[in-house]
Amino acid sequence: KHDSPVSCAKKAKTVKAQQILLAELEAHPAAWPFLSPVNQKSVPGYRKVIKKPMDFSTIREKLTNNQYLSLESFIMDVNLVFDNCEKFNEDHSEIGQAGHSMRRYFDKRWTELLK
Ligand SMILES: Cn1cc(C(=O)NCCN)ccc1=O
Repeated sequence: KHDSPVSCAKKAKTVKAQQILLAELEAHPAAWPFLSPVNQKSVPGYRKVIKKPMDFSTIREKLTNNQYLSLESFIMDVNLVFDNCEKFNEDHSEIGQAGHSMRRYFDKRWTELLK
């Protein structure tokens, strides 16, 4: 079934916004803990504690494969990265601080772009 031109253009806008947002997250200086999946063999406890691992490279793959049917599902995966980080890391640890910094940045940018 074909979208109307309006909804088609609207969808292109959100896809573009998701691509911009993800590129900015990947380029952020504090992104290093989140760029690839946590190595569950070398991080004790991670597999048991974190039920739904997520990272920026996995989000990139899903975006490339058109797996995000809505803006909300994209935002949910980004927030999952930060929620996993808060669960597993102390707030004032290096990785915990990186997670807080990245979440603040994401919240600011997606509201600027899409609200
Ligand atoms: C997000 N996160 C990352 C790591 C990690 O070690 N990343 C590799 C950095 N080179 C460990 C725990 C965790 O929650």
